[in-house]
Amino acid sequence: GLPDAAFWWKERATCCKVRARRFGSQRQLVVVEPSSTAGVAVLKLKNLPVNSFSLEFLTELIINLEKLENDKTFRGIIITSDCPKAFSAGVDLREICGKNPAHYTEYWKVLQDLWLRLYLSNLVLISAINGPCAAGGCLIPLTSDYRILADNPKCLIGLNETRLGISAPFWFKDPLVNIIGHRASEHALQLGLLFPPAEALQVGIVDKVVPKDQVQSTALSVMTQWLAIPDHARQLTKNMIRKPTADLLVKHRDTDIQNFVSFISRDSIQKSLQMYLAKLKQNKD
Ligand SMILES: CCCCC/C=C/C(=O)SCCNC(=O)CCNC(=O)[C@H](O)C(C)(C)COP(=O)(O)OP(=O)(O)OC[C@H]1O[C@@H](n2cnc3c(N)ncnc32)[C@H](O)[C@@H]1OP(=O)(O)O
Repeated sequence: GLPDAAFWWKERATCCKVRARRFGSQRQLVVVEPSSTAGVAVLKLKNLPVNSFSLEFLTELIINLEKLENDKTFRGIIITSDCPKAFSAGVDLREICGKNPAHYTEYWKVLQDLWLRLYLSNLVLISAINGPCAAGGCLIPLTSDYRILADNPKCLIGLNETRLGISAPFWFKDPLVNIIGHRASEHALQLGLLFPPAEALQVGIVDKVVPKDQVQSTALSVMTQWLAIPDHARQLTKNMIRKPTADLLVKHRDTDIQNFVSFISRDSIQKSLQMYLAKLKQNKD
């Protein structure tokens, strides 16, 4: 059967704390502030320049989410970026290029942890997407309850993995299918589409598009609507809807790690990721 959720979280939390001690960074990569609305925290992603998912950043993010989840004064979180260039550039390519299988294993496990922490959160999660959001970066919006995107042509959003010569894992694909449907996902995933705001709204990958300076205030007013519902009823409903999707990862996470490590270790895959990273460095503004 599936591992008992409480036991599992306790074990993973200990791992995160050990890892956090290992990094011992002075930089604060995640900033949590109370909002003007009671019970609502604003969590700001601050891994400059583009909030790419380094192992250290993921660890800090999970620890902060866990603290909020366990703090009964909070009922909702608005997740946004404190980096002017991006909401998130997704997986930090330096974590999955030129490292060893043990590193890839650890990295993937932590990324899965983040997904589970977000997808099964009892809190209301609203993504206030105030910058570009690519591939793994969409993990946060796609596991949120509501997504608001800034109306700016630079704010592209989507799972563009195929453009890097890789494939999004099933647990990125499943929430996308749940949100935008099967046909639109087939199209978006195979072509690695990054949607500009109007198209993102039309396909349904975001729920609202507003001017950039209104993203935060809109997130707060949407949050107020969600918090008008009694927590227990909303949580039971959220769990009922999401559990089948979450169970697939809980059940298959070891196989998923093995598949990832063998795929990412291939020379051809390493080459295409290195080329993509080099191209990113050339195409600077
Ligand atoms: C089975 C395998 C499954 C694996 C699943 C993987 C999922 C992923 O998430 S793969 C990553 C996909 N991400 C992207 O395609 C986004 C790449 N980044 C961008 O498109 C842009 O950086 C931007 C739109 C987010 C911001 O553009 P701009 O303002 O022009 O800033 P720069 O491009 O100059 O970026 C600044 C700096 O950051 C480095 N960088 C950007 N993204 C990443 C990244 N994902 N990993 C590592 N480093 C990244 C970029 O190279 C620049 O570095 P410097 O040249 O050293 O300043």
